[in-house]
Amino acid sequence: MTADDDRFDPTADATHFPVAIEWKAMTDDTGDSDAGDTPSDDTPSDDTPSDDTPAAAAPPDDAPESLSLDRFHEALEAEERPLATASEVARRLGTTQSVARDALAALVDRGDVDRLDVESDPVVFYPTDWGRLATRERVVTFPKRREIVVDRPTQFTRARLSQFAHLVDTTGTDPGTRGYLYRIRQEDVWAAPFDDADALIASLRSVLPRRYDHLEGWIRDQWRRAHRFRLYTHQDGYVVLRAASESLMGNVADQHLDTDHLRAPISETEAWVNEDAVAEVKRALYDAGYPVQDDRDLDVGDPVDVDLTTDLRPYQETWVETFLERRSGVYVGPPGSGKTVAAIATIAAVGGETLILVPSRELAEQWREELLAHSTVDPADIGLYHGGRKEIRPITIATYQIAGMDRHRSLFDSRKWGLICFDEAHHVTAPVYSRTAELQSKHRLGLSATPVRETGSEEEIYTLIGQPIGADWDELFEAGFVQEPEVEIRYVPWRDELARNEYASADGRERRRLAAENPAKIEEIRYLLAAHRDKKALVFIEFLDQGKAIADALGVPFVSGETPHYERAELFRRFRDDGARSSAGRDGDAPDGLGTSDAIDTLVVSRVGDEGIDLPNAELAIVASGLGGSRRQGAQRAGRTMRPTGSALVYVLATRGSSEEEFAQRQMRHLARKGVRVRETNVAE
Ligand SMILES: Nc1ncnc2c1ncn2[C@@H]1O[C@H](COP(=O)(O)OP(=O)(O)OP(=O)(O)O)[C@@H](O)[C@H]1O
Repeated sequence: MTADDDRFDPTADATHFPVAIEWKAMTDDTGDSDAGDTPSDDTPSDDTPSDDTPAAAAPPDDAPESLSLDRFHEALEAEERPLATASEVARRLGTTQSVARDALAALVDRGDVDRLDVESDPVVFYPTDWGRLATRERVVTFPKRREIVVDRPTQFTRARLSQFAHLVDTTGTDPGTRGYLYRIRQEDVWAAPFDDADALIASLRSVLPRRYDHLEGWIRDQWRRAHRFRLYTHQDGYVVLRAASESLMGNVADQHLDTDHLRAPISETEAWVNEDAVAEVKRALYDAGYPVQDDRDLDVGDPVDVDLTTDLRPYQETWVETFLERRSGVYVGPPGSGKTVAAIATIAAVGGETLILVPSRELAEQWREELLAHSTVDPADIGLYHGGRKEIRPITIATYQIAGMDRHRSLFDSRKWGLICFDEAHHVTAPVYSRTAELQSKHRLGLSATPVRETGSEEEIYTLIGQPIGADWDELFEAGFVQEPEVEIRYVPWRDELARNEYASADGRERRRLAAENPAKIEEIRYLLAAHRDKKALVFIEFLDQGKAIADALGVPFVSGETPHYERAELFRRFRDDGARSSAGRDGDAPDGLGTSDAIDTLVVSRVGDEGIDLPNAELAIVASGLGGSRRQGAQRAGRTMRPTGSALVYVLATRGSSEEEFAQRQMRHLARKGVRVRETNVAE
């Protein structure tokens, strides 16, 4: 095994040995993969005796049941390693790989041995006790894959790693034994917050057990790439692209850019950029693997005099500082982690005219209230631009819908916006994107709890708005800033044979609807609400008929796209009201669900309720349907209860034996990767 071999290398450092985890759902950083996708040790390799070798024909006495823990220990001793693959055990015991694998599986079942399943590498096995005895953090590096697995990482290690690597997955539910998988992608290096490559490498070395020359070389190379092109404003006001060398200008820039982008060469390494094409220049070079440093003088418009009145939390301070250094970026954090407050701090720090774009009118109103609550802004300086209101002020809040309309183009030109803030940044619409040429000369701030877009345009968000700036979700949960939800998937049986048969003979969308509307779910919801009588609850649904049926059965209000805005706002207000608890609705004793008190405890909500509505006191979320939806939706629904108050619980109802089972698992895996605890329960028939 060479220093840079990609296999698990426990000999690298005596303190860094086996990782007590099994990467069931280990996958790439965006996709979902099923446990079944994980390559097993069936993967043929050169040193793996094949089952059709002569030895396979006559298995020796070491049949599966006869492999004792002692014999496994002997095999490890012979290997001089604390862990071994099935083929290594087979070789030491003189048996075939498949016999050894079965025997090891039996030991795993007995709890004597653990296994680590590492993508394309062979599964390794090691005695369970070794994992239990060791409590120290262990870091294992797979330098060629640029992956780092950390078992029981300290806060220090996680903070360091999050600067230049990307958390792909966590496993295990107990924070004390949880394993973390990080991957270093080129964009992580490009966006790493260091002054130079040496500082980045020093940070890397402080975490890894030893030096990895190949990995360090690759990081330096990536770092160099991200510092080869620079945009700046010439003293005469025009924009210049400067390449680090003549050949880069000749080979890279000239190949990827044309006269629409570059007006004329200024020197062998500099060119005059068409200001309308700045966004395209940045995109083209980014795609070519050369992200551009943007050091242009930015417009800030008229000064806006606003002070923050709330003390930022340390991680929020870091977000804002990083943003001010980079002048663009997306705050990525779980719902309720304080992105809006950090954005208000950013508005105050930039001190220029600000345009805030939001997905809905409700959010526009909410933003206004948050601005007033957390800053000294003069109410007269806040304009709302949506529906019938067209106020343009030093701080203007507009919806994406309006901002994307041609006839409202002037919104972008009407003031010299210094800062454009994209709330729920994954919502940025194509027409708004097409205006990015104008937006490129501004500070650009995105906010997102779920940067994953099903369309895969995550890249687009980051290129056009800016690189992600974010905290490790686990850190936020652990520090107590955001309540960690307990997510439980509850598999609900069909109510009767009839329902099951109907599902079996339906197809397409009808099938999905039947699974979603499984009537047995209503009883389950009733049960869950009764079990958590003291909690404010949101019940999410996808199909309107189901929403109505549940709302009727429970006697609670239903908020859907059909609910008029004023009524919606009023219901949300009453849900937020923490005054006297209404007992109405849950037991069906008040048909309108509103009872005599003004407060509401339970709301059934369709997609309109999914996003960004601030219901900080929601303590219980029941996702009754919507499981064909996106991962983003899953995260947002869980997110509604990830608030700093109350104990948050999320129940996801999936009809057993339907495609919902799979969807539920997929969505929840996404959350699990973010460090959220997930549990599964079968509801009795
Ligand atoms: N520094 C802070 N000090 C005190 N409270 C804070 C701070 N930052 C945020 N909060 C409070 O935490 C709650 C959530 O904050 P905020 O609305 O900024 O989160 P968010 O990440 O924008 O949520 P969402 O993604 O749902 O929009 C709010 O009630 C807010 O007032």
